[in-house]
Amino acid sequence: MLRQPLKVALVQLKVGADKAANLAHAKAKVSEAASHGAKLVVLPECWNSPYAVTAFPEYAEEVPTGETSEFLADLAKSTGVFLIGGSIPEKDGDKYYNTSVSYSPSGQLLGKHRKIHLFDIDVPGKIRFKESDILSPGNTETLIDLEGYGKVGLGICYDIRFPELAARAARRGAFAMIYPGAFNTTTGPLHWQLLARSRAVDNQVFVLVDSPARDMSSSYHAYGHSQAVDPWGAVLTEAAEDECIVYATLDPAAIADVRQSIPVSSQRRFDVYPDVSKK
Ligand SMILES: O=C(O)CCC(=O)C(=O)O
Repeated sequence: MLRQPLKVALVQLKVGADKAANLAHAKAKVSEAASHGAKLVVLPECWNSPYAVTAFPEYAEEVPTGETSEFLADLAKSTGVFLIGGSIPEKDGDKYYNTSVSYSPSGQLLGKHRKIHLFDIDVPGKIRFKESDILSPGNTETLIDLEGYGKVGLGICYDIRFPELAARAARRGAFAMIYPGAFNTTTGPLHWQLLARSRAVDNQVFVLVDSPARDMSSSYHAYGHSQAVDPWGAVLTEAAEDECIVYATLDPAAIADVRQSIPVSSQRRFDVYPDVSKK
């Protein structure tokens, strides 16, 4: 559980085609967030590369031995924050993954999450995307221990549509689910906030979702609207579409309050239906 108040920053980063420029820009923004007192900083999905399956092989690196992972480790250390490194295309042998790495304020690797549920959708006339053309799915859940604060669960974007992941993390003591994501202008307006608030209310945890800024000149129009939701389902802070950093302070009392007021965790009827968290 969350042991003390935690100031978080969601960096809604503008991402372009130049990898070195993306890294330099991320450094400036994470440093800015740290200088505003954030102790946990989140980057978006696919922030060192354009979000396009055709771009992944060119931008992919080994994780955590590649350039971007090492850059994130150094950045966490130099700024003294817990850094949830969004996600980047990973190359491992002849396979590619959509992968998130997180580092402690001393630059220690805290966790590596490979997107479990690949984003393969086809909404006729609106959006078609098929990550599985190039990517392989991850096969493991990720819980990260933020020393002094507690544990958080990690998912990447489409992973938020699968409530089992958040339920299992919460039952194993996570105080928050963090989803670097890049929803789009078709599904974003209907589902992004709904899903974030749903995972929060289902599990009485904080939910942080972090998107790249919208860029209408790129092939993929990210929704933006990075936001933090509290365990009651209230939106604590929400970005618009453009590049920005939004901040929120996560208060441990919010979890205690909602769990005491609406004690769903002790009212579950596992005698009627199975406990998915045990599977
Ligand atoms: O689920 C959606 O509608 C969007 C998911 C997505 O953009 C992703 O997984 O990258």
